[in-house]
Amino acid sequence: MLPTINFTQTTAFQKLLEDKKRLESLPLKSLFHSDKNRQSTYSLYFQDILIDYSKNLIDADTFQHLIELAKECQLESAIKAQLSGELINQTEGRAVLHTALRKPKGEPQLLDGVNINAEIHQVREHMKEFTEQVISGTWKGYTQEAITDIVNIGIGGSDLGPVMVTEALKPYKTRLNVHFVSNVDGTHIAETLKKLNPATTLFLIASKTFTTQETMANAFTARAWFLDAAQDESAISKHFVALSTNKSQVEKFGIDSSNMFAFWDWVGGRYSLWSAIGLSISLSIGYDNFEALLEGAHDMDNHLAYTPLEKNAPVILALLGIWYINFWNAPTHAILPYDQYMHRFAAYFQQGDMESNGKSVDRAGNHVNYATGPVIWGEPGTNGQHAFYQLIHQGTQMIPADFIAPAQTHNPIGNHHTLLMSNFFAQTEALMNGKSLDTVIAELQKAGLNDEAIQKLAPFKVFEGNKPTNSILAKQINPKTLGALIAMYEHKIFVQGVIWNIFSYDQWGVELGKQLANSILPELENDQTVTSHDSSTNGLINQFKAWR
Ligand SMILES: O=P(O)(O)OC[C@H]1O[C@@H](O)[C@@H](O)[C@@H](O)[C@@H]1O
Repeated sequence: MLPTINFTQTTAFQKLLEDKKRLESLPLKSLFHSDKNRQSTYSLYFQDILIDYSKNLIDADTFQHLIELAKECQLESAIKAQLSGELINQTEGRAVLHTALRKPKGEPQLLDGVNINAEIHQVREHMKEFTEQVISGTWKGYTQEAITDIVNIGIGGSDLGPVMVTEALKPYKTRLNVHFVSNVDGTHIAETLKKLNPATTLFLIASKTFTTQETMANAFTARAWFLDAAQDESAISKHFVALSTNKSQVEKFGIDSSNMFAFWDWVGGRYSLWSAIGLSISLSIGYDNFEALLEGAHDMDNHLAYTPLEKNAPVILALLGIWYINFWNAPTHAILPYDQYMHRFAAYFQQGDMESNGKSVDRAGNHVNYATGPVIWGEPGTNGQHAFYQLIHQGTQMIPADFIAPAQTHNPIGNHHTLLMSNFFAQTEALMNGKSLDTVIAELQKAGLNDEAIQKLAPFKVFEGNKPTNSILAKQINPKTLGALIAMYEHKIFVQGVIWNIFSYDQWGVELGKQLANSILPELENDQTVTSHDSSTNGLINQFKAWR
């Protein structure tokens, strides 16, 4: 079981309140002036990834108190509880073992006293064989042609992870083209199918529950589109496979259980890219690269489990997040990859973080009196710089941000990567240092403006600075480093949930909308005027019916 401690009642919390007062009036850049070794003190290497957290509003005392906070909240025992397969997802009565999926063959993982490693590796073996057959062309469609295109139909955790990873690892692409359909909006599947030939297309129906409305609607549409061409139900077995925990629903849909890649209820949807849900990844980059992704994540799992908290990357990132959210009132957190391939990374962790820690009831069932998970957002640099960085630099909200970049590009064209990286380094420096009024005035004088003009313009050109950032510099984004990075963020989310005393692995908040949509659906299927809701909902429904 996870400890249930209110972190605002800890001794460390009180110390951190004092730290906040001290640091408020201490410019971040002055901390660099007074300590020439600041970067080496506040950074760490994880394999070929440098995590530099020195541009944060912390000093030695604050860092120490954040670690004390984690200890007072019994983080170490919580980490053990999760990794050892305790039923820490209490509201669903489940263990949380996505880490077990990343363990090598033979490394035991107990769940209820049973070693589940062999079962996990059986599915991985199945994924490997299947991937190899499809890529080599020995897996043939109903016209005996090889498969050219894969369509993953899934939503939420059964979509976002595979989309993000296949995009991030595009340099490793096999000959297969992988497409993703998630939205129930018919446009998504219509536009995807337009480009495809049923004879050479393979559908992966990815759904943990195999009951999700959007996924099932898209799956039936895909099935009808396929049968329209094939005219033979027996051809389905060569063109449809299921990635799911729900065998009976898979069979009901008409997919043979030999074409089913199983996973288990102890894999949360948003943590499932490591399971059979990752089949689209394996097909897209090859099984060996998929395995390297898992290996990278497994190394990060070991780092979480065996590294002292003071040197533990996900723990440190989590505590820094708590520092800004709970002591500096930062409501959001930006993830800014300077790598075009990682353009869905922030979107992926929107689900990862916000579905996990978007909670307002603690583990004892009481309403919390402190902020929990932040709004996660971001876009790749340098696009973001020309869009929303204005607000990060000069707006009124504090927006802590993670800058992520590879030292080596997969596309060494001219000086593009140097240009990109100059922006990566410049932004965090500018956010920290800002630009003082004196500097602005001096610049304007140099530009030849008169005193009156300088006085008028100067305030708008001042940058307060003191904006905290983490810089995560990887030697290269490859399957292994990406696996490690994803696992690092996953664990960060878990650590924050432990400190906030909330359940990070359920998602009851997505249910109400689903229920209501199900009750509204029949009302949309006839032409009668609707009166069963409030006047706004009735009015909107009735206008929709009149216009459709
Ligand atoms: O994989 P399935 O079961 O289709 O669920 C897809 C998604 O559904 C949502 O409502 C959430 O519960 C997500 O966590 C989940 O990833």
